[in-house]
Amino acid sequence: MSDSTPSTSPSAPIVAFIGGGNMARSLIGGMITRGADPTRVRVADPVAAVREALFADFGVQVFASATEAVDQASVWVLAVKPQVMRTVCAEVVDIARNARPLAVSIAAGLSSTQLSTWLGGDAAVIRAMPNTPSLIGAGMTGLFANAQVDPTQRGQAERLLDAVGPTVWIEDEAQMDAVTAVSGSGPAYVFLFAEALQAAGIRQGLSADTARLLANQTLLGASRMLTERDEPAAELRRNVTSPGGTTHAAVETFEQGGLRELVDRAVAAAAARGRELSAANDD
Ligand SMILES: NC(=O)C1=CN([C@@H]2O[C@H](COP(=O)(O)OP(=O)(O)OC[C@H]3O[C@@H](n4cnc5c(N)ncnc54)[C@H](O)[C@@H]3O)[C@@H](O)[C@H]2O)C=CC1
Ligand SMILES: O=C(O)[C@@H]1CCC=N1
Repeated sequence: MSDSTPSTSPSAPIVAFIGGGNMARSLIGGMITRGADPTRVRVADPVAAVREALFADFGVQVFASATEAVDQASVWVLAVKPQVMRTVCAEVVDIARNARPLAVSIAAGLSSTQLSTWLGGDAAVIRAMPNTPSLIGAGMTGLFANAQVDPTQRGQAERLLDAVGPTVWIEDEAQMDAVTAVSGSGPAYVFLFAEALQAAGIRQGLSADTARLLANQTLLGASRMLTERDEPAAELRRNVTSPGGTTHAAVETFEQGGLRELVDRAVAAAAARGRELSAANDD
């Protein structure tokens, strides 16, 4: 490049989503909100209503088949259920062999070796485990790259997911099941707790609207304190808990009821399910 040539940042890659369901919608929504060009985002989904809604909400290019969507795209986001991933890869494997895209799989469980094999062997695969708060730019994503991924592709995946929240690289692929169990599935645990807290408030005589407001705003405030202040969760909890006070009575009830062990078992069950989803797809 001569000195007089203006320097330009590389244009964003064309990204094709295969599967336009809940998680893809969260990622696409986050990307578009943060300024991604919708004409460079292509989505395949067999369900017409899904396609129509994505086009109406975000203006992205929509297609009924994966083979159409991946045309020209150098980054493919595999966003279908683990149970159908192998079939979906078979639809595009011939194109993958020629186009050599970066495949970013968000599927729980499935290993980079399985995905690389299904895409013709030796494919560049990144496993990403995002979560649904990506929709509002508050996502959290764990990333693992196989040996075929080059530094440019690493950067592409990081920028794609960084648009919707922080990312963390995981070096040991086996840990992706733990990432899935903590942050991938994690929002559901918080929503379950919100449901329980709202219901408990109603049982204490509050209206449904008031219980919802109190519970939800409390979760927001507590989450912000966790993420914005450099204090351990246990310290923040102790600050609320006056000796012999109301919080103490509730926290004791949680402790005696085995909340910590229950959370431990729930997270272990999610991680084990990830391993099962992978094993179910071994030859
Ligand atoms: N929902 C979540 O919170 C998270 C989900 N994931 C992963 O994301 C993936 C998708 O999950 P969800 O979005 O929740 O499921 P979903 O069921 O909402 O979306 C899957 C979409 O794939 C479409 N589909 C099925 N066959 C297809 C084909 N041949 N070509 C193109 N599209 C096809 C379906 O019509 C559906 O819209 C899963 O592998 C899951 O493990 C990962 C992180 C979080
Ligand atoms: O429930 C699931 O299998 C997916 C993966 C993480 C969140 N949802």
